[in-house]
Amino acid sequence: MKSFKISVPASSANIGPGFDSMGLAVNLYLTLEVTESEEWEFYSHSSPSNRTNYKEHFIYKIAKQTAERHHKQLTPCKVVETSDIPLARGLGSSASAIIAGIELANQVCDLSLTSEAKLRYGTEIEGHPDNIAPALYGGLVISIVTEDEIDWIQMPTLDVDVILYIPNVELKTDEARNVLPDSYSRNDATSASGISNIVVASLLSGNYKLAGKMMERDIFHEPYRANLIPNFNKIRNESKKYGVYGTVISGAGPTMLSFAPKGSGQSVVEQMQDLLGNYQVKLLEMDVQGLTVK
Ligand SMILES: Nc1ncnc2c1ncn2[C@@H]1O[C@H](COP(=O)(O)OP(=O)(O)O)[C@@H](O)[C@H]1O
Ligand SMILES: N[C@@H](CCOP(=O)(O)O)C(=O)O
Repeated sequence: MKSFKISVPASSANIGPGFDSMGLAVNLYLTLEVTESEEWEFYSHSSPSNRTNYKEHFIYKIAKQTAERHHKQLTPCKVVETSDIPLARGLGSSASAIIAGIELANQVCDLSLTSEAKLRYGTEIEGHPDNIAPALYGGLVISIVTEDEIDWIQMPTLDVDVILYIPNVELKTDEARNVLPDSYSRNDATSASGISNIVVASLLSGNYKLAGKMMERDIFHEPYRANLIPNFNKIRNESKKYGVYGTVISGAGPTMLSFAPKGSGQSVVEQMQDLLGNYQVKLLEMDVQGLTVK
């Protein structure tokens, strides 16, 4: 086995009304450096100086499960994990870890998985494809599972600055899904899908002002989650004063995301960081590569 390095970007799902179907890859990365070894060694970013119990590690478990699907066993290796994706903040850390685990098995066991197979395995584990697809393909991806098939489409690169407001508290995705209704009235469903359609069409046509307005009109999840998100109204209202197009919950939260006119992002970051002392306010780039193996 040769040495290799797996890199997977973070992702911000939903972009407002694209609930469970839209996600944007951003330039924060989980990496695994993998080398041959006589026995398993797993060093994790959460305890960089310590060897972790690899059998209990989420990424190892995903890799093992993937290998077993193909009736193979993982051969031992040394894995050094590093990551700048914060956990449980709405930046798709679990999806990135799942894709990393699938790719680890793919490389170690020579599974020759297609990207469609990785998307399918990842989506089965995560439950929805909106983080998995951009983590795999990069960019802004719309994806949906219907009749046991996953269809996806990558949007053209957006000409916007992307700002993230990352608080120092966690919110588990499961918890933020538990507050959502089981069903929606026909009226709400019609409005919510119409709003989502306008967001996609306006992003495609470069009408970012309209996109930002409609991103903030989500009916599927934001009204139910707003109370779980620290400073939801403050971030949305104050960022607007600095000219952003629109601000939404990133994934299930508690991070929020703004799209801003290209070139204006740094000044928005500086002003908003002053207001949000204990947050990390970041200007990020869209990642366009997705999963890479070198
Ligand atoms: N690199 C990782 N290593 C181990 N576990 C991880 C890793 N990334 C994510 N996880 C698991 O996923 C959980 C976060 O997933 P989730 O609640 O869906 O939030 P998010 O995906 O928005 O970060 C973590 O608490 C942890 O259990
Ligand atoms: N569509 C999902 C996305 C969850 O993303 P995460 O980054 O919070 O895991 C949802 O909104 O529940």
